[in-house]
Amino acid sequence: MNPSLILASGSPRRKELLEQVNVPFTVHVSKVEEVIDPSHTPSEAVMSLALQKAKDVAESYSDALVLGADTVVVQHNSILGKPKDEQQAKEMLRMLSGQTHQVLTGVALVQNEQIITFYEQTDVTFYPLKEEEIARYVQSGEPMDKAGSYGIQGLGAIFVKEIKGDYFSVVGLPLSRTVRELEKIGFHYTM
Ligand SMILES: Cc1cn([C@H]2C[C@H](O)[C@@H](COP(=O)(O)OP(=O)(O)OP(=O)(O)O)O2)c(=O)[nH]c1=O
Repeated sequence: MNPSLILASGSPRRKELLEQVNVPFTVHVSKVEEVIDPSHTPSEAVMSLALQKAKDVAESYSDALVLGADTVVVQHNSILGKPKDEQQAKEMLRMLSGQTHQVLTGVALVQNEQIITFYEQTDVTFYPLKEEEIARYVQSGEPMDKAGSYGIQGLGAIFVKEIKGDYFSVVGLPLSRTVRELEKIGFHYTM
């Protein structure tokens, strides 16, 4: 029998993605404060944050399989998380304008003592953005809960010139890889 799967995330996107492919799960949002260890590389940072979220929730459920995830944008060696305010959202979008950045999503699967972590990296290239376009986009409110201050699945789609890698990882969860990793540890998936 499958263990019950718990998504340790408040991200509506991660929930929608698992629902899209009929993975059965429930949600328990972790209360971990997201602090990036400055000694970590971006891939270490996303896997570590994903693991902290999963472990936090796993403490309340023995035997369940808990999935945590974390997404960041990397540009010119800086890690961009969610913007603190509109000003910072504008600054991030100016940094991304006309350039290629990386989106990394780390995933952690925790069941009792068993832990698996992995990440996916996607390259995203933006068209040059006009200041006025940035201002209007920030005004829409869409950037405020998203790493790098944009949502590829929303209005932010019009900024994107090219993408190399998993689209779903940019949205918050590398879906096909996640299902494969779940199967490897004995979670049987039926479409
Ligand atoms: C780049 C990008 C990010 N995002 C989102 C995915 C994540 O929800 C968010 C990054 O924040 P995260 O800290 O990874 O996740 P979260 O705070 O939304 O949820 P939780 O910590 O409870 O799991 O940015 C998009 O929705 N679209 C995009 O194009």
